[in-house]
Amino acid sequence: MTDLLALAYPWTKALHVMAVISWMAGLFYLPRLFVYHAERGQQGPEPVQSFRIMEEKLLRMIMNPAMVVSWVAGLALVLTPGIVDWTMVWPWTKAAGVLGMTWFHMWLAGQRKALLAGHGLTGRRYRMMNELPTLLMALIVLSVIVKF
Ligand code: HEM
Repeated sequence: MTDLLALAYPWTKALHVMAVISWMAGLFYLPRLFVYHAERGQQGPEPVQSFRIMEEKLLRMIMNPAMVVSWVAGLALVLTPGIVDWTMVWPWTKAAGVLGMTWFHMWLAGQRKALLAGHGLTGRRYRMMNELPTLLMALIVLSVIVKF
C-alpha cells in the first residue's frame, strides 16, 4: 500500500492541487455572492431567486465535491512515506489552516440556509468574513512551500 502511494505521489499531488484550486475559488466567491444577496436582495424577488440558485449550485456542484477530493488526496499525501515529518512545525500549521478552511466551508453552508430563511447577516459582515480564507490560504501555502 505505501509502495503504491509512493508511486502515485506526483499524481496524487497534482489531483490535490487541482481540487484545492476549485475549492478555494468557491470559498472566495460564495461570500461575495452573499454580499450582493444581502445588499441587493431587497430590490425584489427576482434577484433573490437568482442569488439562491447561484449559491446552491456553487456549493453543491463545485465546493462540496472539491472539498472531498482535497481531503482524500491530502490524506493520501499524509500517508505517503517520507512526505510529512510531524517533528517539524509546518504539518501542524498546515493542519490548523485546513481545519479553519473546513470550518469556514461549513459556516458558509449554514449562512446559505440562513439567507434562504431570510435571516442572513449584513453585507458588511460577509465582506469582513471574506478576509478569513485569504489569511488561511497564506498560512497553508507558506506551510507547504517554505516548510519551516
Ligand atoms: C483538505 C485537507 C488537506 C490535507 C490533508 C492536505 C495535505 C497536504 C500534504 C500532506 C501535502 C504534501 C506536501 C509535500 O508534498 O511536501 C500537500 C500539498 C499541497 N497542499 Fe494540501 N492539504 C489539504 C488542503 C489544502 C488546501 C486547502 C490548500 C490550499 C489553500 C492546500 C495546498 C497545497 C499545495 C499548494 C500543495 C503542494 C505543495 C508542493 O508543491 O509541494 N492543501 N497537502
